[in-house]
Amino acid sequence: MTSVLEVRNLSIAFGGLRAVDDVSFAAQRHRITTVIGPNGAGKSTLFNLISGALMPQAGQVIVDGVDMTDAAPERRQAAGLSRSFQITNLFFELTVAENIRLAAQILEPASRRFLPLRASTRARAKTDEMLERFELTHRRDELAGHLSHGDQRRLEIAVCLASEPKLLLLDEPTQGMSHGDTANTAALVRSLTDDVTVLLIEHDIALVMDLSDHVIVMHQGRNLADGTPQAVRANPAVQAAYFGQA
Ligand SMILES: Nc1ncnc2c1ncn2[C@@H]1O[C@H](COP(=O)(O)OP(=O)(O)OP(=O)(O)O)[C@@H](O)[C@H]1O
Repeated sequence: MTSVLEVRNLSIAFGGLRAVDDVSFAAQRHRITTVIGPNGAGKSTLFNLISGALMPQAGQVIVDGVDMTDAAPERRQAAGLSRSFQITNLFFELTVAENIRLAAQILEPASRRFLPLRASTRARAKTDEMLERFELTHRRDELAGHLSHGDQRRLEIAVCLASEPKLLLLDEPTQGMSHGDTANTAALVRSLTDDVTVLLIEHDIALVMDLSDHVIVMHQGRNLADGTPQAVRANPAVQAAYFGQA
């Protein structure tokens, strides 16, 4: 099994607070790796370090074998990394299809990227594929801002996938969703591993246990435990630090 992401001894402190403290792990290709931990454990900061929104004070971020530690977010994207945010990150005043097509435009050869829409054949085909796969075809001409919360979160994942990334970082994709929407999103995330490697932050423990191949437990900036859902759940240190509070 090969890893698409390798994080080695990653650290960042804000003042005296070690938000991410010597964290190492690998995300295996076509698997779902989930980062869990109490509020303030350092999960979002870890995602910021991986996506390039923050630069680490120590350690390395390797994407598909290439050291991306010093790379800007755009270079990481070009290397196949895509990220969704805890707070919905769509163009609300554009339609559902337009949101996807903007992301898919990167699939066009550079010489065609700024040609009129009708010439963007790959981007248009990818948009139709994503709309169908995410069951949004009937909403394609609606403004993204008019969708339900659940549909917006789904559209956000479709936007992330439209650029055909290797590694998808999803920050709480089910946050604020109804029970039904959560179950649908879980099924969707599971289906994504045919195409991509998924790194997830998720608070819903039942979902984490059901969905993940590999779980990383963060606590006070450190990697407290790392393993299969079953192994992590049985770990006494994890039970004391995390499940005891759940
Ligand atoms: N830019 C920043 N400046 C100062 N402190 C920060 C900054 N970003 C995060 N922190 C602090 O770092 C710690 C880790 O925060 P982080 O948001 O990564 O935790 P988290 O595990 O994602 O929490 P949550 O589950 O609540 O989203 C927290 O104590 C937070 O207050």
